[in-house]
Amino acid sequence: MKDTRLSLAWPAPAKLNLFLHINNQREDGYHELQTLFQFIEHCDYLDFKVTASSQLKLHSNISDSVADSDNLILLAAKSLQKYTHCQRGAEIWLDKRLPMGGGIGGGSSDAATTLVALNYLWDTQLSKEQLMEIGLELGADVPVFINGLSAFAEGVGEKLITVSPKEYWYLVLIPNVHVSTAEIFQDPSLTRNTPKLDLDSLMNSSWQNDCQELVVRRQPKVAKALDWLIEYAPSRMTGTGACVFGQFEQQQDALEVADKLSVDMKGFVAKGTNISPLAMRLAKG
Ligand SMILES: C[C@@](CO)(OP(=O)(O)O)[C@H](O)COP(=O)(O)OP(=O)(O)OC[C@H]1O[C@@H](n2ccc(N)nc2=O)[C@H](O)[C@@H]1O
Ligand SMILES: Nc1ncnc2c1ncn2[C@@H]1O[C@H](COP(=O)(O)OP(=O)(O)O)[C@@H](O)[C@H]1O
Repeated sequence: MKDTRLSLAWPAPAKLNLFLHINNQREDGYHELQTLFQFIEHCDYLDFKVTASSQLKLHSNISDSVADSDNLILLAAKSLQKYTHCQRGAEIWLDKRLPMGGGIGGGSSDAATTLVALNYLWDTQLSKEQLMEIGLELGADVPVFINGLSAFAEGVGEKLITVSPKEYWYLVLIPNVHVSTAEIFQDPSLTRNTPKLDLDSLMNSSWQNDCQELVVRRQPKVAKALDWLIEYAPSRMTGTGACVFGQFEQQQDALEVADKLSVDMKGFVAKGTNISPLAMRLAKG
């Protein structure tokens, strides 16, 4: 074990799906997709205190909306204990800053940060690949957050190829509506037959999100946010929504548009980054 004192400020960054193509539905109901993940410098933060007993305790500012039994942080910590037979426990503090259910992956990212941080703090010495395997059982997006590098993903999101798309500044809008990933994937009218393309062709084509049309139809608030943003910058939805993002060359340009937001629309400006803030934190120890 590394240390029993507090280990502070482990970041759990958000991601954007710069494109999201749905290619097929498998017999088990899951969808095969091709997507491009890039991290943004906008994060939840987790603090950890390793304890001698195997108990896990979470203090979070979302306990009203997510029960402990469903919280991916505790599920991740339990999976690591089970996989490694580790006898240690932890007290964990979550400072939730990322909007939930917005398609920016906050829950998956919290799970990934928990696995990476506790593997370090408990000294359980799993490889990144082993952590990614455990992470995949918690959610399709967890492995990319553990890997910590922008990636082109295939399969259900678990086959990763590292890529380095341009690191734009983004204005991300948060329509005040929760979009359920499962509901979008269950909708019969979802476009699920986009042809699979090779990586080179994808990187050089125009980028789209196959869930966007459906979500815009179902959720007027998403439609309104996108209609507004697209007047200022190339804009798309991330994941299965509800967040939409516009891309800008300069921070200042993004901030100027953010200043024009009406009071009923929340948003934030963040830089795209191909190396996750989590990977940088781990390197610091
Ligand atoms: C499609 C993406 C793109 O990033 O959407 P967002 O969740 O980020 O919006 C993700 O891969 C989502 O990953 P994640 O949110 O972890 O999904 P999971 O918890 O694994 O699955 C939620 C539900 O979505 C459906 N699902 C998910 C992934 C997938 N490739 N095919 C599916 O059909 C399944 O019905 C599943 O029960
Ligand atoms: N630590 C967590 N942070 C956020 N959501 C969590 C967490 N643990 C479990 N969840 C559940 O996961 C759902 C999806 O969360 P989130 O990852 O924020 O959305 P998305 O995948 O759309 O970006 C939430 O509505 C919540 O019920």
